[in-house]
Amino acid sequence: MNEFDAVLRVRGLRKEHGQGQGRVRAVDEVHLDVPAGQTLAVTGPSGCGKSTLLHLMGGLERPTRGEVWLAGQRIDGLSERALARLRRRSVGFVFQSFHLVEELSAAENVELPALLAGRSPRAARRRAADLLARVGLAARARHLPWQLSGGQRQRVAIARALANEPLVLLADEPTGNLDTAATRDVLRLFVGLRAAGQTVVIVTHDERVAATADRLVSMRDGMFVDDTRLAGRGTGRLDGQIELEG
Ligand SMILES: Nc1ncnc2c1ncn2[C@@H]1O[C@H](COP(=O)(O)OP(=O)(O)OP(=O)(O)O)[C@@H](O)[C@H]1O
Repeated sequence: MNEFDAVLRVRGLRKEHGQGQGRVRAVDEVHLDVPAGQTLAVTGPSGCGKSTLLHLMGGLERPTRGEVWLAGQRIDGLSERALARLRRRSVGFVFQSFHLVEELSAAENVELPALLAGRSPRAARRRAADLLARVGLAARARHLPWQLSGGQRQRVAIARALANEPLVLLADEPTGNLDTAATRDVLRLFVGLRAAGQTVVIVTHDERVAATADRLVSMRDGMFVDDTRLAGRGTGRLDGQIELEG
């Protein structure tokens, strides 16, 4: 396999935070290949380095050592400007706390990445309307984030993350702030994304989320301690309720 076979490839990745006595090795010699279309779940105890790994993979942080490749391009040495461009165009981020722009409607939040990537307002509007329909929120397009439930906000955030058809969707505890019903709605979307061939990496403590993945890696002290292929590929119940398709 060469670097073009994996959408995401990580080699000998290390990240140290802080200086001197306070120095912490958050990620320690991690190797990973995420093939196109795979949903990978990353679990492990608090502080084991999951979020740091996700940030390194999406170009939000730079490694202390090692390599990150995205679709055959080595990204860890890119300039700030090139990294920002790559994050805008090729990576979709979903965060536990949604990170929506509070002054903008659901539709405007979803339009934003396409506008920032230089697409026309008309194309951005069309794409946002399509994505909001696909996450089941067409009727909420004009609502502001505070007028939406947590689950609806996260579905807007997922639609926003998909706006530029990212090579990879990186989700950090996407259900961490959600109740059971909202978690189910968001999980349904991830199951649908997997069915649609989207490459996804999800950091999660939630077993229900991990069970929707193709593969589960567990981390401890910055390292992978377990790597499991999930034969079940999610539950039949969720598979029957796919909202996002092809
Ligand atoms: N910016 C930073 N400066 C200093 N230390 C940091 C920084 N970010 C993370 N760390 C430390 O690096 C280690 C890994 O943190 P990280 O947030 O990646 O873990 P995590 O597994 O995602 O944790 P959680 O599940 O609690 O979110 C922890 O010891 C954390 O305190």
